[in-house]
Amino acid sequence: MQKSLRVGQILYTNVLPVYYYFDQPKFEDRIQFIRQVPAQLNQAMAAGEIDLGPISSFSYAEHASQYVALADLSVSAKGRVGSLFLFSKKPIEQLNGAKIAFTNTSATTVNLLKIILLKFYDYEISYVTQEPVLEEMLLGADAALLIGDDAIQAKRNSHNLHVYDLGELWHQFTGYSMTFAIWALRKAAIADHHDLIAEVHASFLDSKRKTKENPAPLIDYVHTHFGGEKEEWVRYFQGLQHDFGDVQRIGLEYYYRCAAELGLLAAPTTVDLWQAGGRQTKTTLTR
Ligand SMILES: C=C(O[C@@H]1C=C(C(=O)O)C=C[C@H]1O)C(=O)O
Repeated sequence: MQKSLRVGQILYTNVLPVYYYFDQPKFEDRIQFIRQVPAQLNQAMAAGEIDLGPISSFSYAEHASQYVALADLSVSAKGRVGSLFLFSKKPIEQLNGAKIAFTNTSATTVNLLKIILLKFYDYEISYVTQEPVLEEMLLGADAALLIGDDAIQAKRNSHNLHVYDLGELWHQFTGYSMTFAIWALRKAAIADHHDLIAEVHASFLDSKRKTKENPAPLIDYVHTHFGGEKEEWVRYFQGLQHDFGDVQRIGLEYYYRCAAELGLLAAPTTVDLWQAGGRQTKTTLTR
């Protein structure tokens, strides 16, 4: 029997529109979910332990020769995101020379913050990477960067701190959208699972479409399970985009160029979308 397809899921609410109506029973034992924070999914995908799923867009670039991306899926925003915050003891204008604590769950956003502080503010900084616990991070640092639900929760008790939304800073400096995660597919998994990948992709797109048409059930679900104000969740999901069109691609590829310029990436890259039908072509050729 063919091995099941190993599919990742980011353990944050930001991806829920793509998973909420995912048709799990339809796939039964044909797929296996691996649920983790982005940094661990990045690692597992690079090690060949996951075949497809959302990873940090930065990590996609690091391993671009081994991956393609599923069309029209991402975690993106043009401007404010609401779950990527720099929590700082001082205003950002005073952070030159500062020590910053980075969450160990992220790849895209830590490098985005480096781009903003090094390239746009022309600062020098030092940093440490830590577990995402704000109070502990701030014990030995001037500012701390959190992402995902850790950032959402920390924001609720951050009254004495200066709080900056990374999507908003990026948009202010560049005018671009930013894409934090894309759905990577390991090229090595395509031959064995072509039709199943196409079905899984379609089910993700279907879930995205349904939550967009009627976000209320998802909003109720996250409000019940994650607390906070309902209005905040409505605003959060309105601000996030899960598409990957020209607007998202242009912003992301500019980010890749900035990262390469600073030596954070070996080279700038583009995102190659998976074209379903590849296997049929191969079969025809080998006959
Ligand atoms: C919008 C977000 O995007 C995320 C940020 C990521 C990163 O920094 O590497 C990876 C995946 C996304 O979950 C978020 O976590 O709040």
